[in-house]
Amino acid sequence: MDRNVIDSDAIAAATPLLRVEGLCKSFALPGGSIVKACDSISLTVDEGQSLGIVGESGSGKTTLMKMLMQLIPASSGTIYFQGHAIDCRNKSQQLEYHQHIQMVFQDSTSAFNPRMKVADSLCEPLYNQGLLKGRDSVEVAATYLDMVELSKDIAYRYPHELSGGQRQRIAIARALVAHPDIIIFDEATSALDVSVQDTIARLLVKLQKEHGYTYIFVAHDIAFVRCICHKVAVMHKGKLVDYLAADTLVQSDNPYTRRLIQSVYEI
Ligand SMILES: Nc1ncnc2c1ncn2[C@@H]1O[C@H](COP(=O)(O)OP(=O)(O)OP(=O)(O)O)[C@@H](O)[C@H]1O
Repeated sequence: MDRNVIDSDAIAAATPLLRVEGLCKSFALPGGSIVKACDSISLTVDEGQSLGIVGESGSGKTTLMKMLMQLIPASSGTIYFQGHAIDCRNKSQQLEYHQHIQMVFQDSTSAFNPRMKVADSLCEPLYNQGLLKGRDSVEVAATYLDMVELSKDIAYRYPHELSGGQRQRIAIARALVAHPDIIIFDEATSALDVSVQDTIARLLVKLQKEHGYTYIFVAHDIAFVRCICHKVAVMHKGKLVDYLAADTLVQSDNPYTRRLIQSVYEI
């Protein structure tokens, strides 16, 4: 994918939507040892922009995302959303925060009820909040299917009647239905073949330009992240070892970042 699909002028203009300050997570292992999965992570995610988080397996990416989604509590440190610290003990604040953030996972197959048609799966978040009646679901589904560039006929299909790329688009559409400010993609396209990955990446960039969504991409693939993101955070053994604008990534002099880059690019 061509890097110039990203509007680099937007980089300077954004204000932080999400800020993470000194976030740590330790796990106690049987036998009494401790693993520091995340160690003093500080970063910001600007509104309408994309942050890529890369690192090899076990570097702490998933743990960081789970803390951002408030699925697990941090051992220490603070997450600020729109400048306000999120208190993990405050349930109403948590509920409010969850309305702003959605996640799309790698394996969308398990994310859908196999007995539910696409229209109902798409509208599930709205049913759950009492915001939609049954007969409106096809109309709402058609709107979001159109956003992810799928035919409205797909609303009547079941998940097993879709290709992997179509299912990932439905997963994206379902995240959009909830009107989030931030969408986290956890290796959301890595199981797809390169051309489908590229098409979905372009779609996400287009949606971001049109609707101002803020994205966080968690990925092993530094080349993908460099193409689609404005900023890149590189994690290694629980630490943030590099944090820079995507278009300066190849100039990084951090030895670990260079190793990741050299595994992809010949430079
Ligand atoms: N619940 C847990 N209990 C104990 N250790 C854990 C737990 N969750 C994660 N870890 C450890 O924390 C470290 C970071 O794991 P994490 O899953 O965040 O890495 P990752 O970068 O997402 O890896 P991958 O790319 O393979 O998903 C690893 O050493 C892992 O074994």
